[in-house]
Amino acid sequence: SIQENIIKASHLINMDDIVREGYPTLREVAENVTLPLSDEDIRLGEKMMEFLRNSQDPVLSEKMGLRGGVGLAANQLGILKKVIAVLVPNDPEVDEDGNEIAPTEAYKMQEIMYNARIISESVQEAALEGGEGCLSVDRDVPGFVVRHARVTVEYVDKNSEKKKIRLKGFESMCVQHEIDHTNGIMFYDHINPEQPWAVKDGMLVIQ
Ligand SMILES: Cc1nc(NNC(=O)[C@H](CC2CCCC2)CN(O)CO)c(F)c(N2CCN3CCOC[C@@H]3C2)n1
Ligand code: NI
Repeated sequence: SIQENIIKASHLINMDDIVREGYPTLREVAENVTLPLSDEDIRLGEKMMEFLRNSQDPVLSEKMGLRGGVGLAANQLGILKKVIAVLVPNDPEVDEDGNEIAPTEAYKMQEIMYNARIISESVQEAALEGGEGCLSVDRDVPGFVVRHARVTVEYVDKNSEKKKIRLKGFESMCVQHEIDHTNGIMFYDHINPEQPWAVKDGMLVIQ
């Protein structure tokens, strides 16, 4: 099966494993994974997180021909399981002479989320300033991807522990993009077709 191949110790997820627009699983709703998590599902999450790390490494991403990613959903691997990985780096700090210094914490968010679902959401909306892209979409689709500014997400972590977190800002956008994938929703479904860059009343624009 696809998952058996992907979780092989020697396999590194690369762009050939990521399905593109038109592939059925991008428009299907994934199943919750069974609890307690199976070894296979834990390994799947770890492989997805490894892909994100590699995609953010200047040397490895170039070597492996990876597009940069801060999130990934199992639907994008052709696997209809509610498994997502999110890896949001901290911005490097800059010293008084303007030299970059590595942040104390490398990542602002690093989480493999099983069966993630939004249990509450702000009325206020938000969008990333430059719009969004998707590793499964080989074209630019310009426009504000209008999402909830803040969400409360319930999920199970890799230790099979139930978690509930509140998210805002960039992480909120990222997790919503991934949860959308597990429900067959693509980022451009949230772009206003008539006025893609319209700023709706009260909408936050996130840098
Ligand atoms: C914003 C951004 N989107 C990138 N790509 N798109 C993705 O991640 C898609 C998911 C994101 C699209 C918008 C919200 C979630 C993947 N999606 O399809 C999964 O469903 C980036 F790669 C990226 N960064 C900033 C941080 N940088 C650190 C160093 O390495 C390069 C990396 C580039 N920021
Ligand atoms: Ni995507």
